[in-house]
Amino acid sequence: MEDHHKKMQSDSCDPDRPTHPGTFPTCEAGKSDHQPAERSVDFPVSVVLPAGGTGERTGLQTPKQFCLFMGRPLISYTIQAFERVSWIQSIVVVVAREHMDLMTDIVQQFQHTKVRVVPGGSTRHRSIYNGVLALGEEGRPVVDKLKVVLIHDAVRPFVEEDFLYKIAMAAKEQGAAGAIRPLVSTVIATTSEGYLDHSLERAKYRASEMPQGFTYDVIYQAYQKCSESDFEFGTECLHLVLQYCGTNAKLIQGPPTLWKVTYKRDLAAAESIIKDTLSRSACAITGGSAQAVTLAGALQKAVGALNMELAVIPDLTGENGRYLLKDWNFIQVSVNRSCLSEVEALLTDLEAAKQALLHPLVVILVLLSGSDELSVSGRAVEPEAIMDLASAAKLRNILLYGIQLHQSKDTQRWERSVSRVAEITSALIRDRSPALVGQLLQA
Ligand SMILES: Nc1ccn([C@@H]2O[C@H](COP(=O)(O)OP(=O)(O)OP(=O)(O)O)[C@@H](O)[C@H]2O)c(=O)n1
Ligand SMILES: O=C(CO)[C@H](O)[C@H](O)COP(=O)(O)O
Repeated sequence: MEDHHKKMQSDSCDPDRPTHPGTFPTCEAGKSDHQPAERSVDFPVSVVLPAGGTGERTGLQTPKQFCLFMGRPLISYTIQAFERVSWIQSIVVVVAREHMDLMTDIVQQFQHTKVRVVPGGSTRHRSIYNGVLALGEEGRPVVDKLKVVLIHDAVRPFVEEDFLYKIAMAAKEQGAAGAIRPLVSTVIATTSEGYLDHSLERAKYRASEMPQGFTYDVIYQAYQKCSESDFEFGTECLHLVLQYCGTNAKLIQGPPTLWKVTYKRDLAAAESIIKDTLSRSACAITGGSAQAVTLAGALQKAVGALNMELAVIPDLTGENGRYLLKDWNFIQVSVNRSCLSEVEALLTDLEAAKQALLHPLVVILVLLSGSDELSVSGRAVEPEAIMDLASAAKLRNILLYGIQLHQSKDTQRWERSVSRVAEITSALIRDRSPALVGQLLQA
């Protein structure tokens, strides 16, 4: 759960980190438009997400798939990673019977559209099998309709379209495919007395990860034929299709971010990655004033050095409306004028775009003042006015912060101020601290 997490520092330019659950970064400021290449898949692809476990190893009461990250359960991030892939048709989420209502509420609240929820079983294999059976019930002949099934643990939210594509294509061709990673530690066998029996040559072995893909028939047959012992103790779908269908899975090395949230520390790491990925890009709205454009340009450079992409636009009309539909953060740059009405308009636009339903959005008002006093249509801006606006926005899951800086003719002083604005901006966007909402910080 949120309050169980400790914040972790993270490298913001690690090529193995996703830009968002579902996509991967370019690490070049200004180029991460989060648009995976268009893929063409000419066969139906469905997904089973087993989410019926209890998460015992986290030591928490709440199963890890339902733990909240910025107000949104982990399972919703995983679903989104699949739902945003245009060539994936349907997703079956398998949960314990007692969590069916909770899961249905999550689907509704976070507006998932491709999802069906079905009850799970007492082991992971039983849950997956229920999901596979549910796909088979979807109507028309199975072989035509459900050519490839992707199976992915609900607690591995950082999967990208590129990799799903590779697995789906290989599954179609080979009947089965799965993600692998190099082993981190050497695997050893122990004697019953707790001594070393033998050790495996690490270079020859790989860790089996998720996602895995199968043609429907292959995974269905494997589950039809496997034993009670497989259902009870088995941990590997690829093994079942080899043993019961003679299908040798194609193995594809995946990125390290495919790792499975298993322990409590993994929840903190997942939260850190999610925050990191939501903090990569911001959009500065200038209103077109020359001073605001100059400041936004200087900010663009300064935040670029902090690995954040900053798009500078005059307003959100026309084509620019697309910024409202993605995971952008917003900076309203205002110069000595009716800045609060500009922010109010921005908040209204954001509310209409409904992005704040998914996670808290950040809006930062950057006030450039030429004199000692800020003014709105000639009157000083009251910090209380920003606080009131921020309190109302917070109820709509929008976090509004203010930063004030003074115009200076002294170049060095000016550059120092701009770079402080960049640092504060980056920290506010990264941390999304509720405690600082409505504050007018000085740069
Ligand atoms: N009866 C089960 C057991 C597990 N899973 C799912 O299988 C995935 C991977 O399993 P694991 O990490 O072992 O999850 P848990 O069983 O919940 O964890 P633990 O073993 O710590 O209890 C998870 O998404 C989990 O919800 C499932 O659908 N049904
Ligand atoms: O990697 C996997 C399959 O290859 C599974 O995620 C893994 O087997 C799940 O197992 P467990 O429930 O023991 O964590």
